[in-house]
Amino acid sequence: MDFASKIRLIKDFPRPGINFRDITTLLQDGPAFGQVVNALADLCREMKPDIIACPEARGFVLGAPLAYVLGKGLVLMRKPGKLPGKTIACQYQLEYGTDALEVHEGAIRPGQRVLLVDDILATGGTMAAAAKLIQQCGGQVAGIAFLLELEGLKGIEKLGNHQVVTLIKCEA
Ligand SMILES: O=P(O)(O)OC[C@H]1O[C@H](OP(=O)(O)OP(=O)(O)O)[C@H](O)[C@@H]1O
Ligand SMILES: Nc1ncnc2[nH]cnc12
Repeated sequence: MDFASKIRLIKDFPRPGINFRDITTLLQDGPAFGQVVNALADLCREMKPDIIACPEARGFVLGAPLAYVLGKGLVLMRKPGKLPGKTIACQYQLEYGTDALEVHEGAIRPGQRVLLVDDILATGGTMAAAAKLIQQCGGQVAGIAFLLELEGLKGIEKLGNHQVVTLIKCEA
């Protein structure tokens, strides 16, 4: 299936000059959504993760079904102030602003192999922060999975030596 054609391009959102890749059009297509999750699971199985972690909000949409298919638990990496327990946080830059991610203390056990999942790799700020946060928690990044990489933004360069798998690649 041509997954790329299912993702809508909206120019100048949320700011002039940004080519926004809207995954809602893919998610609305049941067979495409299912095939994307299964294809990511096939790419990630050999990473042998103990647990899946994903950043709010679009990361949850792929992280949850991927964790289900792989039979693993899920750790939510949330935007500030959303998690009720004691948290550990990491700040980062976005293509269009700054933000932070938090996880519950104790959500990742020392030495656990963590598979990180998100919808889009743009500048890499979100995922670099997520990987750092997992390591701060004592976890080991088993690998990183994306639905889409915007290659022109060179986000991959922020992800160091981590193993990265991506289903679709396109220019920024
Ligand atoms: O590689 P980067 O430049 O960091 O950009 C990628 C991130 O941007 C988007 O999330 P966003 O922060 O817009 O939040 P959302 O998931 O709540 O829409 C996307 O879901 C990724 O998490
Ligand atoms: N160009 C883009 N389209 C969709 N989500 C994004 N997150 C960061 N950059 C993005």
